[in-house]
Amino acid sequence: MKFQIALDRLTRDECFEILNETASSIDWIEVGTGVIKQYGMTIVREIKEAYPNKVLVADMKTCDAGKHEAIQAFEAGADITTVMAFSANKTIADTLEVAKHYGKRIMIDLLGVTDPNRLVELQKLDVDLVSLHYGKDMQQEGEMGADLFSLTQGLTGMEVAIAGGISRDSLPGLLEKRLDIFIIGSAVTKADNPRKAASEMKEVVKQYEINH
Ligand SMILES: O=C(CO)[C@H](O)[C@H](O)COP(=O)(O)O
Repeated sequence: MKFQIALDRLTRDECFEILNETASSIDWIEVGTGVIKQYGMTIVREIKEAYPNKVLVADMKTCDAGKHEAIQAFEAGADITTVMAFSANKTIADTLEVAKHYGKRIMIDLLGVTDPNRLVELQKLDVDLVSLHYGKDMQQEGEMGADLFSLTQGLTGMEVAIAGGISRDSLPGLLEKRLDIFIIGSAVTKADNPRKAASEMKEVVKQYEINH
């Protein structure tokens, strides 16, 4: 199980401060969409240069012009770039082709997807990494529901990530869902002590893996 930190709604300096404090606890680094919109591909490049051994996810949330945006992300040093599941199949196929060329990966963001048939279609396109996503704005209306998990239940051959307001309290329940990647943002980045918050959450994952 991987712990992916999501850097959202942060300045460039704050991104580096958080990474400096949490690097030993995290597996994957996500440069959030808003951070990329603020600083462009430069910040993706800078973070990869500073943390070459971490898997770097550029949360591009691509939904069109897939080839162009995937090249942008990989040329900047991303190991994985995100593409929205509602994109045209051609967009998804193009990004997968670019990823193959670079020896990198595409994470398909399932935000807004409610039909399990879309997962079957994605599988036919050779998608092997998806993220269940309960959006930031949706979080204001309550926590993620069990229906989110039914989307990927029983699917094989795909790694599944989960994102959306995961907290120290909700993490243990999510571990039971046998997911592969836990994307955690504000519970760490907005914590009084991000180092402590990240290391506590990493420990919860570690203990779960030891005991199961
Ligand atoms: O993709 C995102 C927002 O669109 C975030 O990366 C994701 O929601 C994780 O952040 P948080 O734990 O704060 O919800």
